Amino acid sequence: MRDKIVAGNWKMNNDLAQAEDLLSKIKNNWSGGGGVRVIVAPSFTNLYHAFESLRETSVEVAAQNMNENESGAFTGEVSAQMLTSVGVKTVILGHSERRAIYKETDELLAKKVDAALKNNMEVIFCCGEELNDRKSKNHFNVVKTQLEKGLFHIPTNAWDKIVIAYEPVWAIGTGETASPEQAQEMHAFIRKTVSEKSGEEIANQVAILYGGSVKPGNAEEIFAKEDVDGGLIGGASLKAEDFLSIVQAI
Ligand SMILES: O=C[C@H](O)COP(=O)(O)O
Repeated sequence: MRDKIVAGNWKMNNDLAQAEDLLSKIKNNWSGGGGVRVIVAPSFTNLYHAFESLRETSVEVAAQNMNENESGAFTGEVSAQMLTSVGVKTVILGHSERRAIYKETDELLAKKVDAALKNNMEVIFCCGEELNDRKSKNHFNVVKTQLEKGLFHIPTNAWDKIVIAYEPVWAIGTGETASPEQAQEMHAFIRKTVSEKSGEEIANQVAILYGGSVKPGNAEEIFAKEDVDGGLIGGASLKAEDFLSIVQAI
């Protein structure tokens, strides 16, 4: 039985007061259960507060990024050890905004994955094609390469720390969602690719989340697909009501 996961990626939104408000609404309106893992990923400045605020709940806290080094002269960066020291056990790596805006390469992401695993952290590894890739029918190749270069070097026994998030770039923050069939098609492809690399048992266990304009109105039909194990939610995770409605949809 695979994990069902709904993770809210707040991106660069919410100052402390706004974060407090959102966290308390989530806390007061989600009692856990249903076999769903609920995760919030605030900005670095709100991580410690989020961990403390959610301590008595089943809601988990993730970081949106981290540096691949242990410590040192890397101005503005945050290490895995720093994250774990404030209670963070999960990190999102390879988000398309990190790849596109901050030029994070597959090779760099492989190092970040290693650093996270070394610190016993779980990784939500993002992959996904741009619109041109899909139009030129190159989307499967793009996703396969991202996985091969960024993730597939890990040892077999590390797979229980991996969640994959498929996020077609053309569907992020655009209001345009991949159809449930498009999501299922790619998720099945990802699972097959993992199976070829690391075996069927691992492929059947790894949770694959969909991200890209998931809203309360479309979550249920996307989550109903066989290989979709939940969602990585951006915009809709900033309103507790919408986020929890998406959680309910699973
Ligand atoms: O990490 C989340 C994704 O980028 C999806 O964002 P979105 O739900 O605002 O499209």
